[in-house]
Amino acid sequence: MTQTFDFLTAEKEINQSKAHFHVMAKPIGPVCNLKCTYCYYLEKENIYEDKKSTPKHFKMPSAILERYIKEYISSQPIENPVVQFTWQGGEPTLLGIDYYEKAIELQEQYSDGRKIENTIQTNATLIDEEWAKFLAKHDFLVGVSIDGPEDLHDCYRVNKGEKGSWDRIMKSIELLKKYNVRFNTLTVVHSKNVKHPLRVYRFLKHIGSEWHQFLPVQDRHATDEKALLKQVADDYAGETQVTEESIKPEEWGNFLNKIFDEWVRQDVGKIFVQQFDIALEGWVGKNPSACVHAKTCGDGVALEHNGDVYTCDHYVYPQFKLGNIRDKSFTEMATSHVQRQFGNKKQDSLSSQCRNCDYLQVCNGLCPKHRWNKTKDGENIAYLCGGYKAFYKHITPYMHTMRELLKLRRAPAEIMELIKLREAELKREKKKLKKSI
Ligand SMILES: C[S@@+](CC[C@H](N)C(=O)[O-])C[C@H]1O[C@@H](n2cnc3c(N)ncnc32)[C@H](O)[C@@H]1O
Ligand code: SF4
Ligand code: SF4
Ligand code: SF4
Repeated sequence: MTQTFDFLTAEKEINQSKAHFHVMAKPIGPVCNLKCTYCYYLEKENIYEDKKSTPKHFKMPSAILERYIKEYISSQPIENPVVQFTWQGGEPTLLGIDYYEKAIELQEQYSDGRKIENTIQTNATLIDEEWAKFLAKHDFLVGVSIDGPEDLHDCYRVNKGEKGSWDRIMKSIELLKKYNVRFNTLTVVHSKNVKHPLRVYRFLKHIGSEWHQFLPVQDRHATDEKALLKQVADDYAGETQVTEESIKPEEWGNFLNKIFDEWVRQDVGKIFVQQFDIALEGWVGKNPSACVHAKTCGDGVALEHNGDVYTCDHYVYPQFKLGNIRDKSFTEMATSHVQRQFGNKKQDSLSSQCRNCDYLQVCNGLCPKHRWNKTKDGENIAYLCGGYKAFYKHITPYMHTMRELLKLRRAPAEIMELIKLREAELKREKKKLKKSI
């Protein structure tokens, strides 16, 4: 019997060997025009000691750029209709518009009929009319880093002369709006703005951000002056101290709760707060889509300027390097045993406190990098655990209601009306009670 080649099965197998993973590219490495006091990435220059004194040497060469674009597109499964490129750093806009024009040409050349989308994460200090027109023309989604009103932003987001960056960013936001560029905001929650949740939230709404992402500072620095990288990963055995900009767990819980209370009464369906969206995903039984709350890690690698690939943007350490795209394919690195082990470690190393926690399905034990606190049994647990627990406890009744609405195929935004009715009813009952006394 002659055997015919089964193209359909073969294609399926080829696709199955392609992993769903994402790349965060650093086309200018850790180089930046700002010097935010809390920045976890600036010191990565120390890994590339030979280039440190010459920032332009951190520019991703065109051969690496081309290899990245070509291979990343071809590594994505066919059933992914859109291939998503994320440009980050350091400060990716330092490379200028021409660099990204070239990247777009290459994306078109290798797209193979796929839709390409670009996201750029920026401190927004260099956006001018030309940039805004370019970003609009190519429909970039722009992530703007802004920590709130001027005083709460400029305390840490400063340039090399210690001058605040807020004024310049506000001009950029106006330009993005003028040219209808899609943007969202990334707000670092640090020891100063954490005390002003509503000022921060209302400010973000006021500047027109409809998609808010809050990033809590929770960092430990090695006390050893000679450490190559001061901000340490969980495998560091030396002495450390929590940084001055880091927040306390109870402050994080309070920050989220205060914003949630306003959001759930006024803004559901209008403003997307990543923390709240993800919590709802967990409550309806989905695997949360943000890695910190997902069951496992390992789906997003970081690509440095010279082609080095690391397990994750938060694990850019020499011991977590998977290889270089000049020698290995992305698929090979992303599906390697080392990367799978890294990804599974998140679940495998959960403390028994997490395993028995009522919120495990929503929280999943948080990022392994931040599990440096000890439970009473001596197991490692996330530094911000207490804050998240307070938050999950606070939002439980609301999440249950939104889950029920979704089950009934109704919009979660209807919760706002339900709360209004309930609060009016409570007010009436209180009045009645007062009269009867
Ligand atoms: C390293 S920056 C690179 C992109 C660009 N330079 C910017 O600031 O948007 C990426 C994001 O990480 C945030 N970030 C920096 N240091 C942080 C820290 N220690 N904890 C939490 N987020 C931090 C930044 O504010 C920014 O939103
Ligand atoms: S702008 Fe971004 S990369 Fe630059 S110092 Fe600030 S957080 Fe770090
Ligand atoms: S290590 Fe942390 S940041 Fe990286 S994928 Fe895991 S949870 Fe996300
Ligand atoms: S809330 Fe705390 S105990 Fe519960 S899963 Fe998250 S980190 Fe673990």
